[in-house]
Amino acid sequence: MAIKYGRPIELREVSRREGTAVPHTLDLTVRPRRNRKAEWARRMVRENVLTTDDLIWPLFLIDGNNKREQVASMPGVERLSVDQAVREAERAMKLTIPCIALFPYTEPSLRDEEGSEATNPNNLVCQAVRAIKKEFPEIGVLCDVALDPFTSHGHDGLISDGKILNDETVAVLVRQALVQAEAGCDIIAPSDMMDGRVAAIREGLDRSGLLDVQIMAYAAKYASAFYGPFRDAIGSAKTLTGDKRTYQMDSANTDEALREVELDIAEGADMVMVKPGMPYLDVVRRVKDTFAMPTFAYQVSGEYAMIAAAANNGWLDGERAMMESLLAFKRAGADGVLSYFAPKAAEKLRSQG
Ligand SMILES: NCc1[nH]cc(CCC(=O)O)c1CC(=O)O
Ligand SMILES: [Mg+2]
Repeated sequence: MAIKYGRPIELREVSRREGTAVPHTLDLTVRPRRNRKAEWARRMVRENVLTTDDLIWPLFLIDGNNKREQVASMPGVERLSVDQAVREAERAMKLTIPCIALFPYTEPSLRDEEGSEATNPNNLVCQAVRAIKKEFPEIGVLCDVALDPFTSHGHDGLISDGKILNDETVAVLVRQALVQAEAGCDIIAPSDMMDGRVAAIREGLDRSGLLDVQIMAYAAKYASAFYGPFRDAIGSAKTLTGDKRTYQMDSANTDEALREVELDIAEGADMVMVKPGMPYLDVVRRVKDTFAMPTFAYQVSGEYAMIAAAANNGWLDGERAMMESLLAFKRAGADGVLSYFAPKAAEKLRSQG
């Protein structure tokens, strides 16, 4: 008997035997609502679940001591001095969030055309990695590789005559990745979208004996308006000249995303990422189905800001919107999500038992 979506086709068009329907009821054999009639029944047929293991929590760093500074465009998100970041790492651990990601706000005086601070083994990111891994070696630490927090022009790479240089930038990114890995970073995450950077970083790590350091490639990263609040948080919003469309992807494309992901896997990526998240769930699904790799999505700053702002205005239930948005990533096939909601979502998940 031919079976399609759980019901024998032969039974489909058959209506009920004469006279079985109670008066004033529709003559329906199939009533999908039966499986939704109570919480226990909904739990029984639920296809996807979100757990704390699915969360990666991005933190913003700032120089100083005992300092926490609100990010205006991301209500509830703060820039943290290293000691405070260590406290948040502890909070992440207690919430069983497996991994945190670190992003620095670099003092303007330390920014230059070449982003030299990126390769300083004692920069803010490296200090934070050392401090966190010293106190909490059991939590995963991910570091972003790109020059934008360190360049005076806010671009992810070196510039000459208004052009972002690919190969010259890759050489600097390798050095940036190495100082981070040597500080104790567990996952190197290149977000720059230069061609060939994953292979170059893998080779650099291996040559230095850092064989176990993982690479999570921002493989399909789009030129997006949704990064606005992040650039505010790391202080590059005001200085960024032009846009990033010569290196980040065109939001009209998905075949191209598959080619980008394929290259990064071939170059040695252990995990791949799609970014932004919610507007690109179709890409997440295609990537997961095509490559069956550990696949992550970044629910970026603008996505966070939209939900947080609407919630603060009383326009939607912030907690429910948060959980629904995170579950959507699981439904699309993601193995995990980088999200500024991570601690709140983890608290919610743990309170549910
Ligand atoms: N290359 C840096 C980088 N790494 C992560 C984000 C955005 C994250 C977010 O918006 O939350 C960006 C911004 C950008 O590419 O301009
Ligand atoms: Mg690429």
